[in-house]
Amino acid sequence: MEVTARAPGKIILAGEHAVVHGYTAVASSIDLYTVVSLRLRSEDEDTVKLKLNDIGLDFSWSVGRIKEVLSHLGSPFSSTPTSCSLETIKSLATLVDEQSFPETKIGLASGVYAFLWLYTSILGFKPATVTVSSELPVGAGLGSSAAYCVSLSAALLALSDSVKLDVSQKGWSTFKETEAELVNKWAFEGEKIIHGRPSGVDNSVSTFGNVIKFKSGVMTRVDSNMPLKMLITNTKVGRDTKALVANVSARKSRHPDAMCSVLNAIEAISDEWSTIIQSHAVDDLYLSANEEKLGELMEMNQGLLLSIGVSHASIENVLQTSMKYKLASKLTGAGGGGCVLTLLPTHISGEVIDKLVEELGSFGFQCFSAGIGGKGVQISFDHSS
Ligand SMILES: Nc1ncnc2c1ncn2[C@@H]1O[C@H](COP(=O)(O)OP(=O)(O)OP(=O)(O)O)[C@@H](O)[C@H]1O
Ligand SMILES: C[C@@](O)(CCO)CC(=O)[O-]
Ligand SMILES: [Mg+2]
Repeated sequence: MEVTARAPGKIILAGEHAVVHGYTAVASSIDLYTVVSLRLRSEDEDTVKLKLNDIGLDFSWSVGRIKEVLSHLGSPFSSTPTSCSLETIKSLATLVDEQSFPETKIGLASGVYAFLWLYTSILGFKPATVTVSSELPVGAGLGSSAAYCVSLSAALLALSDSVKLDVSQKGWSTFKETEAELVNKWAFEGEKIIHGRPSGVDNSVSTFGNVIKFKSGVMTRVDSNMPLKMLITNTKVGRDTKALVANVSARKSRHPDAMCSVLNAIEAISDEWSTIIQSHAVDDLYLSANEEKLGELMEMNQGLLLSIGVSHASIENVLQTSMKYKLASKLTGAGGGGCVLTLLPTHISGEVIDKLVEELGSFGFQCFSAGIGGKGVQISFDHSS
């Protein structure tokens, strides 16, 4: 039996970083997915194989070796989501080091630790082959780590005893609410290994889809009534969410009062975002006025993100370029490079978008659009294998 799970990436419309410190963020899923396929092998095959297609790395461990390395910690197998201790991470690092992890890709190792933790905790020591591939750029602000953890958790839980699914269903199906919550909680444990201190917004929007508001670990669904179109520009400048989040925390401990004011201002922006997108446009004039307001909110949010130290020259370049076309932009996700959102008002001409894309392309940036909103994590069973 083989199961495939897919989980969407996301854009943060307002409130990244502030959300780590208990302030509100608004995020939406996008229609770009990370796909995990999981096939259990027969017991005599005795290996766990992990193929990470996007980063070009393959791993293969014997089940015996995994047991040996983890045995002094007791069985990690757990039917309830549990955090990975520092001591366990050290043992997982031994398993990864034994596979001669390339030095140039060492920043990606935490994703493999997260896999090993979720795998051994949810499925125990069953031999299997797991393949991961994604439509999302890895490490660029579109929630690749969350989509990775959500799709992994979903595939593993689908073949575990913790959830009972109707395996006879054909095509993609969604989880029931309580099962989706379990997927989300396990994915959060994976995100902790990759991010250090995730707020939980990314794994929640990837699990549940659509537009959400998130504050202090609590998700509220937002009923968006506005047609939203964003141009996404990948500056291709590499960054690491864990380091950026840690830098903001350090700045907050150096300037607690100033940072508190900035984070409060970001929260006000998130709240206004959610009010505006929930309102019903009575006519075109009303829609344009709301689009203008959202553009201004994006500019203010970006200014505040600059003030907390997470912008980058490449991001500022995208902002200035889009401003020439009177379009508002902000970074999305952790910043420091990665992706920038530009709001495309309903009545913008295709010619203007083409010119902007061409100009951004001349700097080596890559532009694309993605559908905003849509379903969260889904699974599909293949009965032929
Ligand atoms: N498709 C994938 N294959 C393997 N590892 C992945 C994949 N997607 C994400 N990862 C893991 O997630 C890490 C990137 O996570 P990071 O949080 O830094 O970026 P992001 O999630 O894309 O951006 P943001 O958190 O700002 O939305 C990688 O270093 C890797 O460990
Ligand atoms: C930077 C951050 O706020 C969003 C990353 O997409 C981190 C988090 O919320 O976990
Ligand atoms: Mg991430």
